[in-house]
Amino acid sequence: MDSSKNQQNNNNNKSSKVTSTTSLGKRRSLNKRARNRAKGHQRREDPANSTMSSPKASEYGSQASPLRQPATPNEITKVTILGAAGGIGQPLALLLMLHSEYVQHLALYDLVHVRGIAADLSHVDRQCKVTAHLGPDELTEAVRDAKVIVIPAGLAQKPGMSRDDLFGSNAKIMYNLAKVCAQVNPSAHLAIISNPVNSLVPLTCEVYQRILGAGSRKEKSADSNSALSQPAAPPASPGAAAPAGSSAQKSAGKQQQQQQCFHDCCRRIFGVTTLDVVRASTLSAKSAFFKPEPNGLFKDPAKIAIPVVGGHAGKTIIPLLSQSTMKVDKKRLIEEKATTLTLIESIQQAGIEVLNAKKGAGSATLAMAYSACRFTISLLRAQQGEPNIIECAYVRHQQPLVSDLEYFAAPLVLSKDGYVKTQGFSLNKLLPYEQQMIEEGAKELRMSVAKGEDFAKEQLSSEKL
Ligand SMILES: NC(=O)C1=CN([C@@H]2O[C@H](COP(=O)(O)OP(=O)(O)OC[C@H]3O[C@@H](n4cnc5c(N)ncnc54)[C@H](O)[C@@H]3O)[C@@H](O)[C@H]2O)C=CC1
Ligand SMILES: O=C([O-])CC(=O)C(=O)O
Repeated sequence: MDSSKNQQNNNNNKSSKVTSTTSLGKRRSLNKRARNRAKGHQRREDPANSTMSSPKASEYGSQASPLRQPATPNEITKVTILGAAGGIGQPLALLLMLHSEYVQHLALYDLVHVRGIAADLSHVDRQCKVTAHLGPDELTEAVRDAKVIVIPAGLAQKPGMSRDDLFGSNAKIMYNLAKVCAQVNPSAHLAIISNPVNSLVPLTCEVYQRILGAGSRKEKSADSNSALSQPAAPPASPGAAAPAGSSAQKSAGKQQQQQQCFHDCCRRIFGVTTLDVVRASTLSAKSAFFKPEPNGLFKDPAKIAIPVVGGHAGKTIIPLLSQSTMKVDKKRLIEEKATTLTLIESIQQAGIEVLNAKKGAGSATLAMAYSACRFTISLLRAQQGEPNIIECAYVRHQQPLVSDLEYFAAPLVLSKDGYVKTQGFSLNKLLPYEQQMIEEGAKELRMSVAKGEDFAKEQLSSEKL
């Protein structure tokens, strides 16, 4: 391992529990940039390479940008956005395109407008192919071979609505999308943005379980492109190996194998809660808990990583201020309870604040697109084998972290096969009021989970799947 990689790993180990996107492209490609710079330098000194008519690369503003990196020569990484024409989908597509060192094919799927958006985006000077996929007939092609599928499809809140009020319309949308994703490309990582996240992730896991759990039945009729005939991933645990012996042993082994297969699918299904993490950093940086800089500006939020656990709605959004990477005086968090609670509430209510300020013209889209881009790039970096990539997300856990709750947002270590484990979350390390918030949030989460699972089970049964 070269020294800059070592340095990078050291930094990762020491620093934030949650990654920061500002340094994404920069860190990964320091060496490549140095090499490119060296090549550029050689070229300038070589008179054979200088022509009067063609301007130097550095004369173009965008080419001088440190974000601009060439695509990797051997492989194309495809990312698909389902709901790409919406308030989140459009800026997200643009941000992902700016990360063409990670994304070389952007597939945009929606029921409307998507061809025009793709045409527009395809003129951005990045080495990234953009394809448009309009309507259900083009959904299979959109999701096929994608490494990450990001889903902001569905209705957004209007003032006065709760996220749960969106369930009626968005559950059906998510169900139909999840079925196709599970059938066509179950090994892709799924990043679910659509609300209510707390119910739509369990709904999706249920769909995956049924469709992939019934793999042997379905395989026969599946087309050759269906990943049902190409299992998502080899079983990750030794327990998944088929045991020899009696028929009881065999059936127990099969059950264990199915459970492992289910977990392996769910490890790739993420409810995106990055916006809560981003808001927690930013609103805390502006709060009384951190002194402003000498120039009067608030602290750099990128240096304050605060895990946000639970879920993505009201009281289930639980920022753990005591676990901030930038030291907070824990005594102050307890003694100045009113300031602490005001800060926590402002993080929980940040979505409503935006909703009301937009006066019916939509909910959070720009900060969400930024957050989804950060999360997607983290997934891709982990898929490429980069270690120590940690993000908070709402996922299903094989062993519940909190009482009997299988679904819970927590900081996760990401890998090429989905998340591997939680990182640094331990109930008994938390302040008493944080533990109490988790208990209260858990009650709401239980209901949201049941709602999503029940919906999926009913639909799947009615379709005899
Ligand atoms: N997880 C989070 O932190 C956040 C989640 N959200 C949620 O994200 C979702 C999207 O928000 P916006 O982009 O602002 O909404 P939007 O209404 O602007 O866009 C939604 C897009 O989804 C498309 N769509 C609807 N049905 C579809 C289907 N069956 N297949 C494909 N596309 C379909 C629409 O045509 C539209 O282009 C909402 O549910 C919102 O509540 C919003 C902000 C934060
Ligand atoms: O409230 C909404 O619909 C959007 C949302 O989830 C957020 O801004 O956190």
